[in-house]
Amino acid sequence: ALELKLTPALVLLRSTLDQLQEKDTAKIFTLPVNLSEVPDYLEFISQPMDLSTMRSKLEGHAYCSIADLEKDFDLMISNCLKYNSKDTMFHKAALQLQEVGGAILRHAHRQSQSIG
Ligand SMILES: CCOC(=O)c1ccc2c(c1)NC(=O)[C@@H](C)N2
Repeated sequence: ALELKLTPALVLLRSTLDQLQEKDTAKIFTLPVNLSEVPDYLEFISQPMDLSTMRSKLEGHAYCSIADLEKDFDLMISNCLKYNSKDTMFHKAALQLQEVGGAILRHAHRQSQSIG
């Protein structure tokens, strides 16, 4: 039935997001960038993204596929690479998460193809 088919997809999306969150060991992607701490952030970044926002979107059924989740993950990473210069911890952490996150997403995408 449809509800049975939907559930594994949500389970896979949640476990993928959990795996991505686990790799954010510095916890710099956990919450939206604090605009009072970083007042010029929106002058450079038009669409902020973070893991808590992705979690809310996931539970709100905003993601229909791993590809949808990957789009927001890529946005979150590219925002960080754009705003923070190369010599910062933030920029370096984003490059690292981009690499390990890419492998997590590739594996999740393969799994989703076996759900059908
Ligand atoms: C309490 C001060 O926090 C920050 O300045 C800060 C905290 C977290 C951040 C960030 C800045 N910048 C970023 O690009 C994303 C990835 N994370």
